[in-house]
Amino acid sequence: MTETILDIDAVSKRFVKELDIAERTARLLGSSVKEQTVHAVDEVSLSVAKGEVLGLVGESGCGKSTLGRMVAGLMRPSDGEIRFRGRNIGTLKGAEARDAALKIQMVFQDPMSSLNPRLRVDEIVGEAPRVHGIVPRREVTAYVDDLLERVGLDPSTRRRYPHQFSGGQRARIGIARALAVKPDFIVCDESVAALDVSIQAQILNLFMRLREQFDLTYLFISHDLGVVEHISDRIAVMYLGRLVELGDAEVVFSRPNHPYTQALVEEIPTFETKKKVYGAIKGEIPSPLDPPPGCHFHPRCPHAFERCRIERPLLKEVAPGRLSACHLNDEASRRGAA
Ligand SMILES: Nc1ncnc2c1ncn2[C@@H]1O[C@H](COP(=O)(O)OP(=O)(O)OP(=O)(O)O)[C@@H](O)[C@H]1O
Repeated sequence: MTETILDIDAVSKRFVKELDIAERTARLLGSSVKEQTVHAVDEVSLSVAKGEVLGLVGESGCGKSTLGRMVAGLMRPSDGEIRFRGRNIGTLKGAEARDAALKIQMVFQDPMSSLNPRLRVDEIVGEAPRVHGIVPRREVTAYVDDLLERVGLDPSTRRRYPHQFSGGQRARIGIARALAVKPDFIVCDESVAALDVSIQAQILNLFMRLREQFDLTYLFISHDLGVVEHISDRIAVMYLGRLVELGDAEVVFSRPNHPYTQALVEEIPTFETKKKVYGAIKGEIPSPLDPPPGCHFHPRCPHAFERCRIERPLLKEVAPGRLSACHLNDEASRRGAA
């Protein structure tokens, strides 16, 4: 039996869009200006098993980061709950809330902006374990050196500042900082997006090695399918705030069910045989302020029919462990049964 470590249960996040200058002026002049709401995440449910790598993909603005931030406790859901080891992280208090916050860490895209430029590496990595009493004070230096080594940095660099490192090395510092509080779960939000392809591969290998060494579970967020394809056990696909497909990575890539996933994983033929290149999907992403009714993907879907324009498709099991939110599956099973 695989143990579930994280449950995302019917989680939504809505943001009220800030008014632009014209709207603020109109309001000051007495006109009524309607507040607009962005449904950044719309009733998403999924579970993550201990030790797995769940890749979360989708085009820009589909709500990946918002979901990741809620999982890491940096933002509260508008509705629904997130349970870590069975406990709703939104209702924990005191030491329990602190422990959950430490056990779920986030590694961000841009290490330069997420690392304090005025702190030395030993301070960046050693601060949280010292403050939270994770290691005794006198052992912090040795603890930091060990972590630096584990992420592939020479401990002799401990007194340097972030700007004295390359992009790849800074990514390693960000990873060491996350590891320093002994997390069980790491949300990687576009953690390798800012790096060159060869460095990306090194950092992805490092993530996989660390998973073994520290018994970690990852939610790996990326808009780049090439990045998640090889490291993920399962893939979750989001479109305009909704989860549209979930399944084993290999199956999702080789036999995508949802027309959105099919468009997403379509490869562009290249002369370079080894490298896969994924293309952009045709048609514009609709505004999240005014998403299309029914299936959000219907205006871009080559198979859309009447029902898709009216009714939201629910995420249903289409094969064991395989979920998809597409009315075509109902049509297919209806035809199969007839
Ligand atoms: N603090 C906020 N206030 C208002 N709207 C927000 C806020 N944060 C995110 N959004 C909106 O919510 C939607 C989802 O954003 P999010 O950053 O989660 O998407 P994403 O899939 O991670 O995209 P990207 O890869 O471009 O960051 C977008 O329309 C975004 O503009």
